[in-house]
Amino acid sequence: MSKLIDDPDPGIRRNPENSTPEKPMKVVEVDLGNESRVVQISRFISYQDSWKFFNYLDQNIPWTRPTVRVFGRSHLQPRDTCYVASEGLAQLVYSGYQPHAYSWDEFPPLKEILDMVHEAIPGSSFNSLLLNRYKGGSDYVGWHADDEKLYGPTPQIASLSFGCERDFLLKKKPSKSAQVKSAERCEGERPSKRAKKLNGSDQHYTFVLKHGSLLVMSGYTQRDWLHSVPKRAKADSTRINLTFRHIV
Ligand SMILES: O=C(O)CCC(=O)C(=O)O
Ligand SMILES: [Fe+2]
Repeated sequence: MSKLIDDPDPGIRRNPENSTPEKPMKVVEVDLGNESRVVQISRFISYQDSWKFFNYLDQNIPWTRPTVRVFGRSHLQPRDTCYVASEGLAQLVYSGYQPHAYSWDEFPPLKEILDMVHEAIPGSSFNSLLLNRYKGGSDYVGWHADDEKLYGPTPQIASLSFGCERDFLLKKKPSKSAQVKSAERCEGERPSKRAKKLNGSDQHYTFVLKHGSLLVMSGYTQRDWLHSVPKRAKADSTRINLTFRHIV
């Protein structure tokens, strides 16, 4: 079951310019256990500014929809993407795809957003950004962890959302020992039931990614948890997502 603590995280600084009395920021912190944490800030960027950024990004980012390889099979990535990174960093490669790294200087509003994110998260120093554009409810990102070695053992990832609201799901990775124990327990059971028990983890959370909201994953979230933005038939407009990362 979800444990939501509606208690502002003292480690996250509010931006006074955006905290209007009508629409204050709301901070929700979820302690996932074992030093994994998620913090969500609703209305991190005001409604109007968020639409300005949305329109800028929709029109000015050189979006591509690459072919990627997942489980040995090539397919079109089910969302548009772009990558921005500081110079001299290790190259990002995921699902057999190496995105071209654009410079921050080419997109001044991204630098503006980066400054706001740095100000909100004390001690953060993001140097790369993966952008996603979901053109409707059939665009998605499947279960994964951003656990590439270049992010180090405890990456902090700050994810900003603009446009259409989508669900963000988190589920615990089954631990190796749990898989072995579970396999022993399931011996003799029907294959369908067995598969469900082996793959399934009963720990999961759902966050609604609202226009202008910031979600920060920290600690061991990438090592111990998987996340996804699943297809949603009712999501009928575009969503743009920025995920800020630090390459060590
Ligand atoms: O769109 C999102 O909110 C998540 C994107 C994501 O998980 C990723 O780019 O790694
Ligand atoms: Fe991710």
